[in-house]
Amino acid sequence: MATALIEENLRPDGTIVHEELISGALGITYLVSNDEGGADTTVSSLDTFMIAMMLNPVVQREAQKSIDEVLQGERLPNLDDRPSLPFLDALFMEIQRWKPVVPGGIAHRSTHDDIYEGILIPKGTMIIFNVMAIMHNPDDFPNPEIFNPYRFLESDGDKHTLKKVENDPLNTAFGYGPRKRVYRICPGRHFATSWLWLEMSTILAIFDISPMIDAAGNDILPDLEYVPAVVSHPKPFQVSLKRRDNIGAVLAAADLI
Ligand code: HEM
Repeated sequence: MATALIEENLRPDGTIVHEELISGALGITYLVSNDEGGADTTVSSLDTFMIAMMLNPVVQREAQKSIDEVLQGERLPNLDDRPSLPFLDALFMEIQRWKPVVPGGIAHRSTHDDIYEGILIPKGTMIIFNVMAIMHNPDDFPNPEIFNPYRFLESDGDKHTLKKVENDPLNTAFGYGPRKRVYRICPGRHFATSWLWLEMSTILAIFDISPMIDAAGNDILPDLEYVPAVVSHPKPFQVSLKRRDNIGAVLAAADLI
């Protein structure tokens, strides 16, 4: 990001157009993507993915089945496969909805007087949108505590297409973007979505995800109470990743084993 911004704004005399803006953008990107001692937004989402998969083996098998159908045991997934794998997008949407990474949103300040449903919001008011309440509103998402990616899919047998939903959880997860005079939205959303999509699909292609087993033979299940913070994340948990039987040749061909 730094290289691209500097190269695009470099003058022939070696000075940089918008240098202050560029260093501000780089600074805030560094802070946002490395906050909370490394427990950052994408890591929190990946943790939620692991937890959701170990608690929902049927969903996991369905996701693996759709990946296997596209890849035919010949290669690992890449971003060109995304349109062919709507189940993975639904999984991503449900991860952001079920355990939102920024559950209390990011505070904003109104820049002018506004009227909302008859109530005056004076200029300068701090506004905090309750992401968790929006994502767990049972009118929009029935049984909101249940992890259920099918809520975002039209399914005909095992053929899935993404459903058009009124309240797309990704709009809430990443901020609401351009609205009249408001232009705040996560600038990392496309990067985060692509990165997480690739991580999720690759992990599912290679591994079976399940709970660890204790000495008495019981599943060691994760605590679903997340650590409350601006960027929320689960408490440390254990997970078992077992290489799937059918993937050895693909990994060997990719020089990964
Ligand atoms: C699942 C992953 C992520 C989620 C859920 C997320 C969510 C958010 C939210 C809700 C905001 C506040 C938007 C607002 O002002 O209302 C935000 C801001 C921001 N995000 Fe993300 N984010 C994620 C990943 C990333 C990544 C990977 C980067 C950088 C590579 C990033 C960079 C930023 C920056 C720089 C801001 C501040 C923008 C500003 O103040 O105008 N985010 N993010």
